[in-house]
Amino acid sequence: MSHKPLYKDTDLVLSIESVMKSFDGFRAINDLNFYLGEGELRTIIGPNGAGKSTFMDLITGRTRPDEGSLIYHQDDGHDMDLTKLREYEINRLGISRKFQAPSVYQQHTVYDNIVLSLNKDRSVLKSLFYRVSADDREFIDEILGTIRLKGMINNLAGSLSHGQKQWLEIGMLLAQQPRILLVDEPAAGMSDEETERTGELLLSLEGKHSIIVVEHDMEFIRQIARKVTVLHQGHVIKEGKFLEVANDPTVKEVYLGRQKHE
Ligand SMILES: Nc1ncnc2c1ncn2[C@@H]1O[C@H](COP(=O)(O)OP(=O)(O)OP(=O)(O)O)[C@@H](O)[C@H]1O
Repeated sequence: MSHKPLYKDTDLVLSIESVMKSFDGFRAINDLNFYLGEGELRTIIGPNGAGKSTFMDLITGRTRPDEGSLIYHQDDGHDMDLTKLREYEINRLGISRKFQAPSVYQQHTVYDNIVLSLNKDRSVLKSLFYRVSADDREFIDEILGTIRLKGMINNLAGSLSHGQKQWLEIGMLLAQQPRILLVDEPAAGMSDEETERTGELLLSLEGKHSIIVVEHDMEFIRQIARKVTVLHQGHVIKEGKFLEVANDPTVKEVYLGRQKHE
């Protein structure tokens, strides 16, 4: 981390400006500008190929931009240029991502899955012998309450339903105390009831973490929507409240209209 951090007084956690990214000459991200506020719950929508995954990849350092800046405003007031950092360094700064498919330790209990994810500086193997402190226990209990799996702490993760595995994985990310949480299509493959509970879970995190949710399910978006960002051809074409966005003619044309035809 060779560059000198700048001090900035801002309520933002992320400022993304003029970002470009091409793959073999194809412009996946085109002059992207995006700002995320502290504690904000933001939903991102857009048709297939709009650049949503690439956008998340750029934030986590999985993909590097060709041009533009991605600045993370740390809570101590210092700014970090994410384009200069590796994936694990970005993760250590407090930016965590949950991919679409659940990834839990199937052979371990719900409780142990959370313990194994605690933000301690040690390998997974070592943490199997980790002695859980009273503070840890309180924190784990709080997480289990948030993800509503308190009654299942001794169940093996492998035996959980798809929805429960997704919630457990969110709990595992919460155990790392992220400042920014990126969530890829959390409602995919869920029943209506599970989808609604997932929405409630994400809403309960608002204010405690800054959250970006990428989702296709419009009913789910409607449930959790605060500010909605619409991506199209790698560019933000609209931002606003759910109804503003859903009633916007351009959005209808590029997104909702297209979905209807499909
Ligand atoms: N590694 C890559 N190599 C080549 N092209 C890529 C690569 N990653 C993404 N693309 C292209 O960039 C465009 C944006 O893809 P991206 O996956 O970010 O869109 P998306 O909005 O997440 O789509 P979906 O909703 O279908 O998941 C697509 O046309 C895709 O084919």
